[in-house]
Amino acid sequence: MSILEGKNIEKSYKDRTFLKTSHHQVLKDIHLELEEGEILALVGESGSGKSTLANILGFLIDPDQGEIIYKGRSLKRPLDRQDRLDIQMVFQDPFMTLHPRKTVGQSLYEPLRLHKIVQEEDIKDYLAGLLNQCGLSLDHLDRYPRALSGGQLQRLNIVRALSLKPKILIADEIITALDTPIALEIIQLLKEIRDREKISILFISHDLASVRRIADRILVMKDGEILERGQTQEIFQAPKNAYTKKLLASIPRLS
Ligand SMILES: Nc1ncnc2c1ncn2[C@@H]1O[C@H](COP(=O)(O)OP(=O)(O)OP(=O)(O)O)[C@@H](O)[C@H]1O
Repeated sequence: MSILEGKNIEKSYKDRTFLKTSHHQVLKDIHLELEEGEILALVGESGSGKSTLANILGFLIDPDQGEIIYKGRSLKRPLDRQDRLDIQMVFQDPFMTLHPRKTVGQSLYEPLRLHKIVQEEDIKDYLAGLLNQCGLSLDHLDRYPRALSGGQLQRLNIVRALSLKPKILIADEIITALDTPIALEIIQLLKEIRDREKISILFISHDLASVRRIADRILVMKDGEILERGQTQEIFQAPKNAYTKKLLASIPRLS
């Protein structure tokens, strides 16, 4: 059963130059379904529209047209509190969610208090459990983001998102800035989270080798369109689209 569905999604941006303003269509009639408990990868070269689509599905920006259906309900921004919590995003840049001048603990405690996810007296234990599951400890909470490595920051971002008990995690290029061994650890962590929490994950990456390790299904995007979709094995063993074949032929980063 699909938990999140995008129907007929279209998006254009205005390109302004000194002389004229034109429209650049970034997403063209996108249809997709994220199944309950699956890891769905969105792949394609830079500029194909992946982040725009991710931001629309994460309700950060509005599409020009189309519908997003979450658990059978068509949703529009601004979302209700619970829907907002249910769909969490993790970004390539950890500073999108971790404030550079606050300790990591402050950034993690605030939403838990605000949304009363757990009782005040239980927050520390609750976070300790999540940190432990993500290979971190309570000590990390006293530090400022600049004192942490890229891999630690991404783990903390994942902890922050998970602490809100989401049903869907949208991970936009979260391993792009990481060295290969760390990227592999993060991929492994996401798989464990999916298996344990049964949440659905939309994994956006231009790196097919990492996608092969993590995804159940793949959508291949180019120039704002989904050119091919299928089970991961199918896509890798018998790609149908010429563009997919070209992508597969490029050097896999995590091989
Ligand atoms: N806020 C914006 N205003 C104008 N154009 C934008 C905006 N955001 C994205 N674009 C343009 O939309 C197109 C798709 O960008 P998008 O970031 O969605 O692609 P992507 O596949 O995620 O690429 P990347 O992997 O490089 O982030 C690009 O041509 C980009 O320049």
